[in-house]
Formats: sequence, C-alpha cells, structure tokens
Amino acid sequence: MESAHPLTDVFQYVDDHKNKFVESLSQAVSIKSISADPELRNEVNKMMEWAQAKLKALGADVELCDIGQQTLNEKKVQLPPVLIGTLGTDKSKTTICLYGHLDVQPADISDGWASEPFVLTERNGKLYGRGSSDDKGPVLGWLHAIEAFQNTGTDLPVNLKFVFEGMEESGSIGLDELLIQKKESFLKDVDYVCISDSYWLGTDKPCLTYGLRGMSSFFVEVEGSSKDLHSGMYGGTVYEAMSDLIYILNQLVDVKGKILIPGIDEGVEPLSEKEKELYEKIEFDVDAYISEIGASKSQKETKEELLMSNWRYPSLSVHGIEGAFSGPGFKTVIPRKVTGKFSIRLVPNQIPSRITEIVKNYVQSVWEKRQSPNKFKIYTVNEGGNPWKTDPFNDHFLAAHEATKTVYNVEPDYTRCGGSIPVTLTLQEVTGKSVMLLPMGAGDDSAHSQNEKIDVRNYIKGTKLMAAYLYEVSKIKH
Ligand SMILES: NCC(=O)N[C@@H](Cc1c[nH]cn1)C(=O)O
Ligand SMILES: [Zn+2]
Ligand SMILES: [Zn+2]
Repeated sequence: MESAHPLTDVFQYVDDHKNKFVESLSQAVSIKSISADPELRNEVNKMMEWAQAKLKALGADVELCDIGQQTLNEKKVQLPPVLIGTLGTDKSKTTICLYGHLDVQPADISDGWASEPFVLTERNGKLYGRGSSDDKGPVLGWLHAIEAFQNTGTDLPVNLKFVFEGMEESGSIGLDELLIQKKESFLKDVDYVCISDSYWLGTDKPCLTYGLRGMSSFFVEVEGSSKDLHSGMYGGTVYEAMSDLIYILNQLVDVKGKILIPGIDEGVEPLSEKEKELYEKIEFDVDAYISEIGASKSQKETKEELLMSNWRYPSLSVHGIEGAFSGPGFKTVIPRKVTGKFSIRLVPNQIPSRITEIVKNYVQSVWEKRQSPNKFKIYTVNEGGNPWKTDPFNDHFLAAHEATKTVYNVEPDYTRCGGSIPVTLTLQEVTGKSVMLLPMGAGDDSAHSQNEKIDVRNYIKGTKLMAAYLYEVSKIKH
C-alpha cells in the first residue's frame, strides 16, 4: 500500500479553508495600494500594516523598515515601508527567503472592467480583482501555507525570512539599498530565495521561471505654451507640443517591433544552438495566446521567434501621453504640455544605466533634428530594473519540480518571463544563493490589465504547492 504524503493534513487544511483564504484575498484586494499614485501612499502603507499583522499572527518577528523618500515632480514623497519578518531560527533547518510585493498597478472600472477592480468578485471559478494574481494572491498563498502547517500540528520544516515591499510596480525604489544594508544581519543565514510573482506560460501547465527581463522607463516632456489653446484660434500659428512628441515617439520602434535606437542590442547574448533547441521543445500555442488577448495577428512569425522576442531580446513599448485629451468626444484643443511615457525591457547582460544613456542620447538627437523651439526634456524617475537569469538545473529547482509533481501530478515546464522584478538579481547577489520563481498564476490572468484574476484552482493548489515546496527544500542536504 502506498503511504500517505507527509503533507496530507496540510493539503486537506488548505482545501477546507478555501472560503477563508478567498475572504483574506478579498480584504487585501480592497486596499487600493497603487504605488504609482503618490496620493494613494496611505493605502500602500495600510496594505503593509495589514500584512504585518498577518505575519505577526503567524508568530513572525516583524519590522516595517523606513526606506526614506522619493522625488516625484520635484516634490519629496515618503516611500512605503518594506515589511521584513523572521519565522523560526532553528540552526538545524534550512532558511528560505520569500519575496513578494503588495502594491498594485492602477485600475479603474472605467478602463473596461466587468466588476469593480478593488472588490474581489468570483465568476466561473475565477477571482477577479486588481492584485489577485500580481501579487497579493501569491503573497497570501505563502501565509496560508504556513497557517496550514501550524494549525495541523505539522512541523514547519524550514526557517523563513520575509521581504514584502510596496513599490515593486514603481521600480522597487529604495529596496536594493535596504537589502544591501541587511546582508550581514537579516539576510545572513538565507539558504534559498523564492519569489512567487510570475505566471505559467499557458493555462494548464505549471512552470518554474528561471529568467526575467529588466526595465528602463522614460518620460519625454514637450512644452509649447503656458496654457492649452483653442485649435481654431491658434492652429497654424504655433509649434505644437503634441506633434513634436508624436514625431519623437514614432522614431522609437517599427511596426515589426524592431527598436530603432542604434546600440540598443548592446550586451544581448548570442543565441546558441543548444538554446535554440530549448525553445523548439516548449509547448506553446501562438494562436491561443493571440486569440486570448483579442489581437488579430502575432507580430512574430513562429513560436520560437515570439518567445525569444519576449524573453531574450529587448522590446520597447509606448504606454501613454500625460496631458493629452483622452476623454470621449472631441475637444478642439492644443495641449500646452505633454509627457510621453515609454519603457524598454532589458535582457541579461544589459545594464539599465548604460541603456538609459544610449536612449537619452538618441532621443536628444531626434529632438535636435526636429528643429522645434518648444521646451523639451527626457528623464527617468528610477534607476531601472536589472534583468536576471539563472541555471535551473540545481537542487533548488529540483525541489520545486518535485513539489509540482506532488500537487499537480505533472512535470513543470522551465520558462523565462518577459516581465521584470527589479529586486531578483539583488537578492541573488546579496545572499549569494539560488533564487527561483515559483508562479501561482496562469498565463491568462491579465496582470496589469482589465479584469485581472486568479483561478480558484491556482489560488488553492498554488498554496499547496508552496507548502510542498517548503517541505521539499527542507530535504535538500547542504
Ligand atoms: N509581476 C512582476 C511585474 O509585474 N513587474 C513589473 C515591474 C515594474 C513595473 N514598473 C516598473 N517595474 C513589470 O512591469 O514587469
Ligand atoms: Zn506587476
Ligand atoms: Zn508582480
């Protein structure tokens, strides 16, 4: 007879407490912790305090660390604190550092949500709400997994160190410095680092993530006048800021996604035959991917080209224009000042500060060609995020592989991710230990988009996966 898995009670507890765990996610989602909006800083602070109370209730030693201020539009704004915590100090146990973020991207029902973004709403086995998948659901998954160990009298087989921040969606400002400062104290005994803040490639197959892109983001400001102008009264008489801006934005990337900035491929690793084969083997349905987002055609010709463009090559996206009229109907106005926003995802070996310099020089040269007398500025508000990639063939990934088999009954895929988590490389460098990303969410979760959701299945099985991961890592001999 096959013996029961040592975590049978833990898994049962998670199943039995599904409603309680959904309620806890609902509370977290209701806090509008949008880090990009300085007016909502109190909400981010509230979110950090909410999580602090949760960690405390699990018996962790916790601290909200002050990381100072940021400068936004020439004003100083207090940064939300970073929540750190320690649970267990048993020298005979492995110590795992868990990182997650509790801030979210902006969201408003008028963006096209089917239900209020800050009210967790269940429809057809999916929990809709901003942060449900990125990253409140996964953070809560860890806390619920620990609760399941504790409330079933199952020994938590590892020591834990928590690092939860409230600025990830805005470049993790201030976090690197804190972690570097804590290298020889709080982070000293860490053996492994695990982050649950990425997604499966598709909707059915669990994945382990071994690479992320980095990011540099830019603001391009053009100012033409001291007030908005009637386009009938002034059209044809003035240099228009918006036309200048569109001219610049149009010279960043072509229709096939090729970045037009000379030198932008600096540092990109050459593609080896071995790596090419890896892409060929990945199960990925391009048509399903394109149809799920309601697009008409993939920009890339093949599965391999698409995945490589997302994971191993830089890409440039234009996000928006502040100051431009965007309401319904027609407003015949010439905006006085407009700020275009774009970002470049960076890949391993690329250095954000170097790419920032290349981009600024290029945009400045484009501006000079324009010969406009308007005021122009290109600037960044953070130092950018580093890319990260690791070799996934080690005991740490193997432990997560085993945990995935236990919970999902399948072997996970090994994937990279086109998104960025700026602190990943820092955690690897500061601890000197293996970092792994263990995603909870599925590829169609719509993170950052309208109707972000997490499937109840992923939320509950993902919590069991976290418990199984902690158990499997505790068995690694070191
Ligand atoms: N789940 C990770 C994630 O969404 N990260 C953000 C990070 C970011 C946003 N703005 C600046 N950094 C991402 O867009 O990849
Ligand atoms: Zn995000
Ligand atoms: Zn995230």
